[in-house]
Amino acid sequence: MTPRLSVPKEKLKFVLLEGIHPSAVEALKQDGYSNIVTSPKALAGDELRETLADAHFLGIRSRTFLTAEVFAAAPKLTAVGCFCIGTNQVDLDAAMHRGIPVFNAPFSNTRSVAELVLAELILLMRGIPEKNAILHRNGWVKSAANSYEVRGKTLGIVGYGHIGTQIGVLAEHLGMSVVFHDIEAKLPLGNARQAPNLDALLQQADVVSLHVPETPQTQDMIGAAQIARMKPGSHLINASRGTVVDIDALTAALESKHLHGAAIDVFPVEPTGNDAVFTSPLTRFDNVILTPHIGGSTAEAQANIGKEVAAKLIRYSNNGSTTSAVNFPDVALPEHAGRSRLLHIHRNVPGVMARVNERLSSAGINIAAQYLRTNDDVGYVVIDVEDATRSAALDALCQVPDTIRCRVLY
Ligand SMILES: NC(=O)c1ccc[n+]([C@@H]2O[C@H](COP(=O)([O-])OP(=O)(O)OC[C@H]3O[C@@H](n4cnc5c(N)ncnc54)[C@H](O)[C@@H]3O)[C@@H](O)[C@H]2O)c1
Ligand SMILES: O=C(O)[C@H](O)COP(=O)(O)O
Repeated sequence: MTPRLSVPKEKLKFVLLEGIHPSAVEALKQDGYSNIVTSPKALAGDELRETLADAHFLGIRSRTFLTAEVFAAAPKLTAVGCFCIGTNQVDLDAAMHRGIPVFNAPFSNTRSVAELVLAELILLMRGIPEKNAILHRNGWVKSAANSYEVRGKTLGIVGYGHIGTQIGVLAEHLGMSVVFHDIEAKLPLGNARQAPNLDALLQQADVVSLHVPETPQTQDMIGAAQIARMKPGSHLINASRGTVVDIDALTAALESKHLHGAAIDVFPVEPTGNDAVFTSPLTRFDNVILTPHIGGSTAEAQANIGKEVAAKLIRYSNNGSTTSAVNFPDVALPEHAGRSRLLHIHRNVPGVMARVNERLSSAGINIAAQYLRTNDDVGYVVIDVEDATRSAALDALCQVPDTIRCRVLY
């Protein structure tokens, strides 16, 4: 049976996991949403399925994995907000086929990551992580060996997007020379140069910093062969995704001293909460800065992300707009004051729109406005009708073959 999801605002249940900033709850409450459940942790397995059994909206960060099975157990789920940049933790295709748009915050924490990386590259080039560790063990090694200024050195940026470009600009202000590698042709900012390929970048950089998304192509992108091409004594920074670096290859390169140091913020497997245990072969190296995936975890970034993604969920819930959804036809809608708005998500097969209009017409319903966007698989049509015909219109729409979801906005 076609899910018919029409629920008054105060009954819509929002679940916000992974310690999403209170600014999200504030925004939701201000808009009249009161059924909000929060948790500081990521959830998985039965716990996640039980929590989602009656949830309409879900907010997550990078550690809650939403698979096709999870969506199958969440019949009322209407939209997902990733309160972060990465959406690799969500099966976007499965969400789309269930009529669930997924939103994220594509910019809000990028400056925070850029600042952390800048700090790390200076600390690594000066050998500070080892020196710090020695003093914490009551030792004292005052030496200029393996300690360098960053001025005049080369920074290699892999993935020249929102974060990579900011780091490039900041590093040039420190007097560094910037080279980048990206699968797209990119406008170089400042004096940065696009390397002809990844190998060319690895061979010339004193510090390599990774800023690519998690995709099948970036899986183990930096393995033994790539590390071998890096300059002896160079450094690696990864604040992108844990799957991008082969940790065993990095461990071997640190053991052989081919690399002088590394700063790693993300790991192939990360603990689900602050009470869990972290293990990694990298913990034994003094010359490795390890941070618990906090590249984007600043007060400023989290507060902004909370507001930004909550606003996207509120807009979709109140008005039906899917603007900036990462997996869905993009429909930007005007207000619908004085009318009722129906949302109809369907499989994008021939004849659906004809049947939608036929059914409404034979039920005697006048269409005041209609907006349609499709992608290869899914169509999203929004129809405004007079308030008096709302219920009949919903009945007619929900019976159209190939409907995935239909609902009326309150
Ligand atoms: N550590 C953290 O807390 C933290 C915070 C924010 C983002 N991130 C991670 O950083 C990643 C990058 O963020 P962003 O905002 O710069 O994203 P972005 O989309 O703006 O930039 C990513 C760049 O990588 C390029 N790219 C994609 N595949 C590539 C490949 N195979 N080889 C080379 N280049 C490739 C893209 O063309 C793009 O220019 C995010 O996807 C996220 O996973 C981590
Ligand atoms: O994708 C992101 O924005 C970062 O990896 C941050 O993830 P987090 O919200 O889990 O810290």
